[in-house]
Amino acid sequence: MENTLTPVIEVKEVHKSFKTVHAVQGLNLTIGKGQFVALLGPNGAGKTTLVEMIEGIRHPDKGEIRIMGKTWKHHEDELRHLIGLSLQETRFTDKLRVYETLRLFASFFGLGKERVEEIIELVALEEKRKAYVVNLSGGQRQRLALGISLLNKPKVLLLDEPTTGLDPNARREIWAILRKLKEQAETSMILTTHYMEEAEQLCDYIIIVDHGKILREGTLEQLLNDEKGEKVIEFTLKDAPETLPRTKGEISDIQWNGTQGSGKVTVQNMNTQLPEFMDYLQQNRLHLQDMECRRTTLDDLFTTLTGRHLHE
Ligand SMILES: Nc1ncnc2c1ncn2[C@@H]1O[C@H](COP(=O)(O)OP(=O)(O)OP(=O)(O)O)[C@@H](O)[C@H]1O
Repeated sequence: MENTLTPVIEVKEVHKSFKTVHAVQGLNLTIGKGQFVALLGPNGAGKTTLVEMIEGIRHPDKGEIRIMGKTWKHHEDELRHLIGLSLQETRFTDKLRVYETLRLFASFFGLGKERVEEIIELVALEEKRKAYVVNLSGGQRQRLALGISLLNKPKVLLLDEPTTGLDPNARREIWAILRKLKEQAETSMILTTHYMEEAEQLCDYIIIVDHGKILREGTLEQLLNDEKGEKVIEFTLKDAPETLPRTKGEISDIQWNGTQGSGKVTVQNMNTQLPEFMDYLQQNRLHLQDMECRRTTLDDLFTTLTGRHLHE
């Protein structure tokens, strides 16, 4: 990743294998101060393994990881203070109240009540400050987890699927907190996610990984511009057949789902290819039920690159 900012996280030629699985295969990335980076990839792509190596839980078989120039081998204590972690399934003591939980964690860092109050406000838990943790909703628990990870103003925040399992509202509340953090531009973040929208909404830089390798990376704009102005035609057919007849000419690749009766065609030139597509339908006596033309999205790019959908 090209970067003119002072590097905060540097991953150089990192490999990690588990028995027969080469989970991370020579990965390189550099993240600057205040940058928010999304790691997008299907199940088993190697995202968690990479994040766990950056957070010092696992060690690379080969390669090097530096955080603000420091390595886990030589500077473990310092790095623990630079990093904030908010894991997918954070467990708290259910018998403590929200503010008690935060004060407990704050005491580990030698922080006082003032910082706890700032965090309660940041993660919008003012109304729940006296609630027992056991009575919080999934979204509130996740906000509390995020609050704990932000207590010591970490320079690096590592979030492994922070909104998985949350409803859309709870997810947006987490996004709002992360946007506030981004405005402060003090923390660099790596976030793994299965939600394309989460990457689009929060991150300056997106890295698509699969089979332990980077397939594509860039800003959202760069990734989509790389597609050279391609457009997508999505359509459904009346009396949909299981398979479609072969195409000729400029319409070369229709992705057809016979079970759902829906298809997708990627076109470079709408002016010539759309009429050709309509001819193809007519010649084969196929009747449209619905049709939509749109710009390619990150979702289309992801499917083209990995051959899979994010949730597979
Ligand atoms: N402790 C382990 N022992 C053996 N294999 C492992 C271990 N941890 C991960 N793997 C394998 O390494 C590969 C990468 O897994 P990883 O959990 O990093 O992927 P991921 O992209 O985070 O997936 P998900 O989105 O499902 O969390 C997978 O094939 C996984 O089965």
